Amino acid sequence: MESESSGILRTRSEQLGEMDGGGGVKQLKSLSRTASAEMINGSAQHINYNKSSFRKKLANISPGKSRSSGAGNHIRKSRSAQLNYKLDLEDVSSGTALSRASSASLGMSFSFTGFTPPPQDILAHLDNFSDDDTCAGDHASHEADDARRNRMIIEPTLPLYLKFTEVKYKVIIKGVTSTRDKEILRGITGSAGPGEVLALMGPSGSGKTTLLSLLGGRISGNITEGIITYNDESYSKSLKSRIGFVTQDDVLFAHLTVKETLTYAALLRLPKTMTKQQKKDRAIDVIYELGLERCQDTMIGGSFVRGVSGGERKRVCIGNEILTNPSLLFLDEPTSGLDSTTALRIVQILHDIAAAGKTVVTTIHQPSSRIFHKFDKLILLAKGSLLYYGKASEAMVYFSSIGCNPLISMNPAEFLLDLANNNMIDVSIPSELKDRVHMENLKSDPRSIDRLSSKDVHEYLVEAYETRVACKEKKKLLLPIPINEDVKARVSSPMREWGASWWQQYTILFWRGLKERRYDHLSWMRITQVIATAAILGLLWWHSDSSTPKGLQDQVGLLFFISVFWGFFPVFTAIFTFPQERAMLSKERCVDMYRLSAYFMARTTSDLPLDLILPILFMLIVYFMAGLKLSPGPFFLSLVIVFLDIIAAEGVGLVIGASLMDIKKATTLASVTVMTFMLSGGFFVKRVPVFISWMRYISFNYHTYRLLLKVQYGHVPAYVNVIDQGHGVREVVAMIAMIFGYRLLAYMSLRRMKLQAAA
Ligand SMILES: Nc1ncnc2c1ncn2[C@@H]1O[C@H](COP(=O)(O)OP(=O)(O)OP(=O)(O)O)[C@@H](O)[C@H]1O
Repeated sequence: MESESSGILRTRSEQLGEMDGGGGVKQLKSLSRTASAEMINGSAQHINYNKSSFRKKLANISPGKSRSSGAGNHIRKSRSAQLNYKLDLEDVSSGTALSRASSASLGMSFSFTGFTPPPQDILAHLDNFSDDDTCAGDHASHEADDARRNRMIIEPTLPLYLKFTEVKYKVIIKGVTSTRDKEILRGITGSAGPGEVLALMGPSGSGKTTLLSLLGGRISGNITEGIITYNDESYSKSLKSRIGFVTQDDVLFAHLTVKETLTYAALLRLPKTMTKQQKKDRAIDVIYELGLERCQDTMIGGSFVRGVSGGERKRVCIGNEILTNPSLLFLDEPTSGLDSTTALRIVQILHDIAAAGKTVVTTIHQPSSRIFHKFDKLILLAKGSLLYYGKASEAMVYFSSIGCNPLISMNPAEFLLDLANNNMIDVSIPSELKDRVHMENLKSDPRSIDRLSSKDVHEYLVEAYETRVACKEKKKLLLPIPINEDVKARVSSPMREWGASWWQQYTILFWRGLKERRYDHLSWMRITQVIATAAILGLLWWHSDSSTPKGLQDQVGLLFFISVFWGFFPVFTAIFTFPQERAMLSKERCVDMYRLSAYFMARTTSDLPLDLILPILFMLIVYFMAGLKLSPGPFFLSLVIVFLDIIAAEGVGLVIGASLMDIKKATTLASVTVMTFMLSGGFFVKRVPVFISWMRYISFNYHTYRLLLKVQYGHVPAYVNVIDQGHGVREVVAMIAMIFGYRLLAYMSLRRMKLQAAA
């Protein structure tokens, strides 16, 4: 096979030589060396510095130069980059990728198995990247866009070779009475190198996501066997910055625009050596690279907010990961839920990313035949077992060699998935399998002599792979990877660097939080709710008179209600904070985007400015309508007390949310807590029993209520029947202690949760 691939290589190189008058190959080789040097020295600035000259050189030698401009140009250039990079690998015998590079550059495709993708057709489809982009724009702006797009696609990267041998994975399932092991992966072997797209295919539940997560270093714990190496080294934390992982669920902020999403990610993730402007430029480059320029100012959207389309969402997720120019990119179902044309665009993007020297591994459900042809390598899984690993273009040849052929014309992916599902309808049944089933049934059940069970088919396919291919593939993995020790050391350098300082992380996250939640806080619903409550209270307590016992009793009731109202609300808002952001937090922390402390501080303070607007509105209405002490001092003091109440109450909500990380449980616990705080506050029950009276010291209600009384009447009235001591300093100190104490507890809970997740 190796000689075959090098034969193809030579042929393609010769063709190139002919096209370019013979000098082209030499030129390409010298260029590829330049690329290699850039790749090895590839700091961000260095890459930027070399980009334009690199592009010019590519433009001069691009075999597709004579074609028309526009998106085709974009594809062509990326292919040139691919060719350039791949030829560098010629010396080191990376057959598949190299062959693809040269063939793609020449507008050709493999036809090992007789199906040839129609490149012009694909180019036509890719002419416009945006999902809704149907009208032709003016040529000049298209060329400018293309130039931006190409910036990243040719950016070299440090090469990362992924190899995995006999990967097994079991989970322990704990039942009521017993525990049992469940085997999810049963010895999977494969590899992927720079320039290659490896697709993991298989029916639902076959173990694709599990394998992808193991390869991406996202699963620890349970029972894992086998060897996974990255440039022949095992996984280390330093690889985090070299690996991009696009999860199946698009975890994005609904209220941020595409541009904001990518810009914040760039500011947080890109190295400190880059300036703020360079980081922002990189985000814009990615936007153009992924064809998102037309929707860059559109909100991402979510369940309740209309936003970008599904394809655009996926591209934003990919953009988030390619921002850092990772060497290895994992994607879980990047095309699920998309129409075939949009799915093809996404896969074309992956193809182009690989073409820039990155290693791409993706799971895929049901690819169209055109998508299938975009993959270099394929792993076909069924029930956790390997049915095929090898070149995607040779899969059909392999299955034909074991007697499985489609009886009608079929999309190869559909055929392979049918086999993985043990569905032999419209598939030829191998004679070996027939004979085996015949013999077995003859012994056990002569009535169903020729009936094939799905178990028979599965066993046959697994065994066929094991006996015919597995050994050969495992031997191939023993070959050393074609990069020198210096590059290896650079890839696995143990240095872990944050993209921004703690303070920068805090400010970026603060503004991001503020932008994301601006609509939640100042929604008309909330404003109406607060104004309506304030107006009702004002009318009920209209010009209340505290000079009579009855009037005083009424007013005290109002003050208690204010303390409860502004305690209750923030608790129930704050409990959602961390459970709702859990997915985002783990996603971003997985790639070391920021420190947990910076996130926590930003998350808990970014809500404050908006949280404090509504109480001002509330107090302005209630205070004067109810006829509370009419002077600026008491009014502003009451306002400050309400602020303290809100901030302390939020702390309680944060602790409950962070410690339970489950909204249902948190809501239940919060209602019990708030109710207990309220009842022990001294308004309803004057003589609180000793066993529960200690609660008031940790109750924000109790302290707020007392402070409001003192501000209004200068003391706690005898009527209220609580021991009155001091001028409220104790209460203020208690509130401040609660504000910090509850937050510290919340932070510790969050840390613990993270440790648990990592364990
Ligand atoms: N932690 C776990 N505990 C129990 N079962 C698990 C666990 N993780 C995975 N599984 C099971 O392992 C099998 C493979 O899961 P996996 O998510 O990898 O499949 P998949 O091929 O990605 O499926 P899909 O295409 O539907 O996403 C499934 O049957 C799943 O239920």
